[in-house]
Amino acid sequence: MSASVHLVNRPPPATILQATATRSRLLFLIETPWMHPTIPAHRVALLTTRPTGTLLIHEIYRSLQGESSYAGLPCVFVRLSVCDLRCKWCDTPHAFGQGTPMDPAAIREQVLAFDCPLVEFTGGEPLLQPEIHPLMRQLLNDGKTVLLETSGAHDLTPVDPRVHLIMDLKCPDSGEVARNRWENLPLLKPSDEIKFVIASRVDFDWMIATVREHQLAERCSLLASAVFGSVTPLQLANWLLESGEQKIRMQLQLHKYIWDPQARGV
Ligand SMILES: Nc1nc2[nH]cc(C(=O)O)c2c(=O)[nH]1
Ligand code: SF4
Ligand SMILES: [Mg+2]
Repeated sequence: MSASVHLVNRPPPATILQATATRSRLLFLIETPWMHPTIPAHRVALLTTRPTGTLLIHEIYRSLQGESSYAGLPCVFVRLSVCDLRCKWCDTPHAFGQGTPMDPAAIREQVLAFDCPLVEFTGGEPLLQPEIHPLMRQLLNDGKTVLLETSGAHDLTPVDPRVHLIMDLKCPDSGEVARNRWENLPLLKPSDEIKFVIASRVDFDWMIATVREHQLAERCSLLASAVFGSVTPLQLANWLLESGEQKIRMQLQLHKYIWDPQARGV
């Protein structure tokens, strides 16, 4: 935890007094997802500027879902600002430093106005903002199918079990393999999905070894995606066929083929 983050999030003295009973109670009161000891404070500082109760939103739009087992279906995307990771191949760095604080009620209203059964929360890293949990619950209660894209570096325990998780396991060439939170694996449901983004043959071999070591094929669905412009679809397809693995589904990011690969808001 860096000093600056600690200062910004320090609770008022009265809160500290109430919390002296046990250490765990104190942690419960003050811990927020961005207070993880390994998170560089400057990457998440923007979150501390938003008014209490609001979510920092980068964009809300409707498009075709480009990934996962829902690929091809109309979907409303709610992209939350800020990420604590810096994957070398990240395709949404524009979400790191820009965002508009929005009340959850306003986000819900905007989402419902699209009248679309499928909603995806993505980012950035959505789990850095705990206010997302009641909002996801409300949309589930509204009858929406809610998907959550997360880096896998944050605890999945608070996520409503009705949410369909699409969790990354970061491969070595992302530069963020050390942030994989392996304790999340037992929290995944059979209906959830683990995504590997493959930037090289090294990443591919790491994926195969990880799938085997953790018996991931028995846990949930598995997706392998090529970093656009680094590994060709043909290379990934050949590697998968040669590997003998039967349960890893190759996916192409549909939106990068339909629209300009650099386009935003699609
Ligand atoms: N069309 C479309 N589908 C997507 N699926 C996951 C996305 C993401 O950015 O997380 C995404 C995205 O940005 N666009
Ligand atoms: S976790 Fe996602 S948003 Fe964050 S740096 Fe990696 S790819 Fe980008
Ligand atoms: Mg994207």
